[in-house]
Amino acid sequence: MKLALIGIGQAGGKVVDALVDYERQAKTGFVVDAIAVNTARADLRGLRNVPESRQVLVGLTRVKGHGVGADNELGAEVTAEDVGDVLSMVDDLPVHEIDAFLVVAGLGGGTGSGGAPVVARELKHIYTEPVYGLGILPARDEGGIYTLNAARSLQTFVREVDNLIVFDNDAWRKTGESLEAGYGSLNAELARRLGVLFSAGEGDGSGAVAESVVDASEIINTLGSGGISTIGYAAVELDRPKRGLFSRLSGGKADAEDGGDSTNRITSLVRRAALGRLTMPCEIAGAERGLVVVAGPSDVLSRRGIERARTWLEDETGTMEIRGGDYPVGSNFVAAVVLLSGVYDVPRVKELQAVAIETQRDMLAKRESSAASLDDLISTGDDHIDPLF
Ligand SMILES: Nc1nc2c(ncn2[C@@H]2O[C@H](COP(=O)(O)OP(=O)(O)OP(=O)(O)O)[C@@H](O)[C@H]2O)c(=O)[nH]1
Repeated sequence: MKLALIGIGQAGGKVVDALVDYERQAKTGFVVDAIAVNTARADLRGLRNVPESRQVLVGLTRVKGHGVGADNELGAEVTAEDVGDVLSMVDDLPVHEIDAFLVVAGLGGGTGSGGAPVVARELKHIYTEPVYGLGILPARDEGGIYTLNAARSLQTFVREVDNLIVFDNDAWRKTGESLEAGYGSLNAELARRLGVLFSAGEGDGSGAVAESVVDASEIINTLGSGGISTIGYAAVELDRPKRGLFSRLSGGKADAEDGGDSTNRITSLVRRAALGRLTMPCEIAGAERGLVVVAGPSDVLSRRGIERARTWLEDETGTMEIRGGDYPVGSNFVAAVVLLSGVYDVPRVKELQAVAIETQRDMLAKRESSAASLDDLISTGDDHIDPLF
C-alpha cells in the first residue's frame, strides 16, 4: 500500500523520519513521499530523512519558529492560518500514486495535537484517497496538560480521519529509562510494525509472489471508516544461515527457532502478536475487523497456518471480518503483524478521558474561585490591591 506521510509537530516529524528510514532499508516503496510540518524550526532541523524542501514551518508570524509550548488551541489556530502552505506542498506530491495519506502526531504537545486534525480535515475535503491518522499518546507522568491535550485531540482527530492508529508511549517505555532516551527505539518499533503491514503487497524487490496477496484494498477495508486501531507484532528466527536483508524483521523480541512445523509456527506467532503488547493495549474481544500478515521466506509461509490463525482470531475477537495474507521476503525470520480495527474496550483511553475531565474541572474551579474573590472584592468596595512589586 502506497502512502504519503505527513508528520506534524516534533513526535510526528520524528516518527515519519523513522518510517522513511525503515522504507529506505526495506526498499519496498510503501512511502511515496513525506512532509514534516512544525511551529518549531529547531525540530524541523533535527530531521534526517525529510529534506528541507519537504518541511513546512507554520505560525512563523505568531510564534517566530519557537513552537507553541503545549498550547494545542494555538497549535490548531496557527496550522489553520497557514494550512495553505501545507496543502500546496501536498499538491507537489505525486498523489495519483498513493493509496492513502497517513497524518502522524504526538497528541500530548501543542503543534501535533492541535494541527493534525486541521490538516486531516483539509486533506479529506480535497482528496478522495483515505486519510488515516497515527496518534501517539503521552506517558502518564508527562503531566496534566499533556493528558488534557491528548484527550481533546483524540476526540477531534478520530472524527477527522478515516481511522486512527494509536501508539501509547506509556505502555512502551522501558522501566528505569527516561521516556526521551527511549524515543529512538519506540519509533523504530512503530516503524517496523507499520512497515511490515504497509509493505505487504508491495514485495521486497526479490520478485517472490505471495500466495495470498495483501493488497491495499484489504488494508483499507480493515481500517474501514471511523474508529481506532491497534497493531500487534511477533517474530521468530529460523534455524538457517543468516540472510541480511530482512534481519530488520528481527527487532523487538524475536524468539529463537521454535522447531515447530510451518503451520504451528504461524498460528503460535499470530497468537503472540495479538495477545502480546499491542501499540495500544486493549481487549481484543469486540474488535470490529482484523488483518493478519505473515512475512518471511516463502517456503515457510504455510497457507494452512494463516487460515488457522484467521479462524483463531475470529474466535478471539468475535468478528467474522478477519482478513489475512502472506508477504514473502528473503529473511531468516518469520514475523506476524495483526491489525485490529474498531476496538473500543481501551482502558488507557477511558483513563485519559477521566483524567482530562478532572483536570478541566480543576481548571474551571480555579477560574471560578478567582472570579469569586474578585466579585467579593468588588462587592465589599475594597479596591485596595497590593502592588505586585
Ligand atoms: N513515541 C514518541 N513520542 C514522542 C517523541 N517525541 C515526543 N514524543 C511525545 O510527544 C508528546 C509531545 O509532543 P511533541 O510532538 O513533542 O510536541 P509538538 O506537537 O511539537 O508541540 P509543541 O512542542 O507544544 O509545539 C509527548 O507525549 C512526548 O512523549 C518521539 O520521538 N517518539
